[in-house]
Amino acid sequence: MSLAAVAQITSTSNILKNAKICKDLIAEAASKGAKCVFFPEASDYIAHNSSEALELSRHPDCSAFVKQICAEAKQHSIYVQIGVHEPSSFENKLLNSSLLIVPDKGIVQRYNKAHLFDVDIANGPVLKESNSTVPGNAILPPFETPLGKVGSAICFDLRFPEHALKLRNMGADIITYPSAFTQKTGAAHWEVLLRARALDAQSYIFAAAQGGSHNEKRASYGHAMIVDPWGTTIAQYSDLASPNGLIFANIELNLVEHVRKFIPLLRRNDLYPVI
Ligand SMILES: O=C(O)CNC(=O)[C@H](CS)NC(=O)CCC(=O)C(=O)O
Repeated sequence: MSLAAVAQITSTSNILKNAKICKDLIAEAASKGAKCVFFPEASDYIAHNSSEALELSRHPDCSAFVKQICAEAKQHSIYVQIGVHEPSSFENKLLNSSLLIVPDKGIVQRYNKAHLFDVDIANGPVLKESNSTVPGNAILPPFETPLGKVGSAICFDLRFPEHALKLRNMGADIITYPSAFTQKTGAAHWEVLLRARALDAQSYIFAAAQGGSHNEKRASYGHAMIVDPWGTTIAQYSDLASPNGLIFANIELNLVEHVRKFIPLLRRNDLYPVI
C-alpha cells in the first residue's frame, strides 16, 4: 500500500508563480509520505491566447519550469507527473505533454495528447485546441512507479474509452487524466467519465485538475479526483479549499487484481476489433 497525491491548481500565464505553486505542493506531498504526485494539464501556464501560448513554450530540456520541477522531485525523492506545453516540429504549433519525472533520472516519459479539444457548444465554450496544437501519435507503455504501472492520457482523451482499454491491455494499473476541463462540460460529464473509465479499464484513475479562474476569459472546473478500480470516488478536491492543494489516497494493487478476477471482462473480438 502506497500513498498517492493528486494536485489541483490554478495556473496563470506567470510561469515562475506556477512553478512556485507546484514546488510547494511537491514538498508537501513528500512530507505527508506520498511516493508520487500528479499535476494537471498545462501546469506550466494557461495563456490568454494561442500566440502567447506559443511564445511561452520551451522544450522540456531547456525549460526553466521543468528544471525547477525536476530539482524539487530529486530533493524530495518523489515521482512527479506534470502537464506542460512544448514546441513541436510544425511551425506555430505546440504539443500538449504529460512528463513523468523520476527523482534520480529526470524525465523518463513524454506523452503527447492524442485527442485535441475542438468544440463549439451552444451557450458554452468555443475552443479549438488544434489551432495551436498538434496531436501526439502514440499511446506509450505504462511506466513502473512505486504505486504501480502508470498509463498516461490527457484531459479530452478521457472521452475515448478505447484509449483507456489500450492502456489497460498494455499493463496499466493506474490511468492518469491530467486535465483542464471547462466548467460547463465538467459539471455535466467529469465525474461520470472518470468513474466509467475506472470501470471500463478496471484500474485506478488519477485526475489532477486545473480549477478556478486563470484569466478574465478562462476558468476550469477543478474537482481533482482519485477513483478506485471498483468505480468508487475515493478522494475529490473540495471547491471550498484553497485554489491550490492536494488530495491523497492509499493505492492497493490487490484491489486491481481482485476486481479483474471478480468480474472478468472477456472480450467478444469476433464481434468488434481487438483494442
Ligand atoms: O489550453 C491549454 O493551455 C491547455 N489545454 C486545455 O485546457 C485543453 C484544450 S483547450 N482542454 C481540454 O481538453 C478540456 C476538455 C473538456 O473540457 C471536455 O472534454 O469537456
